[in-house]
Amino acid sequence: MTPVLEIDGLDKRFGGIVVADGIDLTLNPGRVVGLIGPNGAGKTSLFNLISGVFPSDAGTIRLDGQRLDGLAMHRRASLGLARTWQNLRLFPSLSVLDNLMVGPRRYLGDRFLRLALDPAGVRSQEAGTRRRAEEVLERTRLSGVAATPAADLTFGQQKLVGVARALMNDARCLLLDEPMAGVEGQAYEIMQQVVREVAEGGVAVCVVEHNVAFIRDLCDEGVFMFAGKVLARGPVADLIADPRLTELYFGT
Ligand SMILES: Nc1ncnc2c1ncn2[C@@H]1O[C@H](COP(=O)(O)OP(=O)(O)OP(=O)(O)O)[C@@H](O)[C@H]1O
Repeated sequence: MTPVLEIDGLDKRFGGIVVADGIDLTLNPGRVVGLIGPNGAGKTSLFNLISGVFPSDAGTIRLDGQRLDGLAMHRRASLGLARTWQNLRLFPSLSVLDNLMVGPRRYLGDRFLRLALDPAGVRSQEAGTRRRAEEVLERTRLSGVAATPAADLTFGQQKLVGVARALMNDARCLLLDEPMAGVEGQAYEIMQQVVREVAEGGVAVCVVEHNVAFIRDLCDEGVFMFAGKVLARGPVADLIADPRLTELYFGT
């Protein structure tokens, strides 16, 4: 299987703190990989390195064979990389639909210029974005709250909006940062179904999550990180059962 995402020898340090130490990792289409490890292991930092929040010191990141490292965040996104954030970054007073339509898109000035030069083109593009948003809301079971301000949703629904925003990008690789933290009840089930369906569509998915039950139920494989290193990769049940890893996780 040709990997969607290929990371080789990724290093990053902040002063004396090593957040990535020779990380090699591949993510394959249609597979959900759970990234686990104790607080401070470097899981979110790895997502930040992949998505371009900060640059790596060494190593390469490829998406469908194309180098991502060195590119700005929006370029990585346009090549097919999508992610969610631990703090949701929603616009609380905007409707759910508008939250999806306000993407990491063009600058306002650019829009005005294009509106002046090609008004029909801009309108047709916006109609396309709306259709896409409506389709994504259906996939994430949020159509019923499309007109509701994001602030009025339950926390679980807000988390789903975070995922829906990421899905607006026609991603080849989706990184989910703690999608289940604080999520209960129906939203929990829906989140699981949505992530599974995204993977079934051929996307390579990677999930950082402390909820081990969610990782076990959802993921095809687990990757255990500690101190910026990938220590193990394999079936989640095996990682959870490994006393060496359990000790590192719980520090017991
Ligand atoms: N921008 C930064 N500047 C300095 N140190 C940073 C920065 N980003 C992360 N770190 C440090 O890198 C280490 C790894 O943090 P990271 O958030 O990646 O861990 P994590 O495995 O995601 O933890 P958690 O499960 O608690 O979210 C921590 O010691 C953190 O303080």
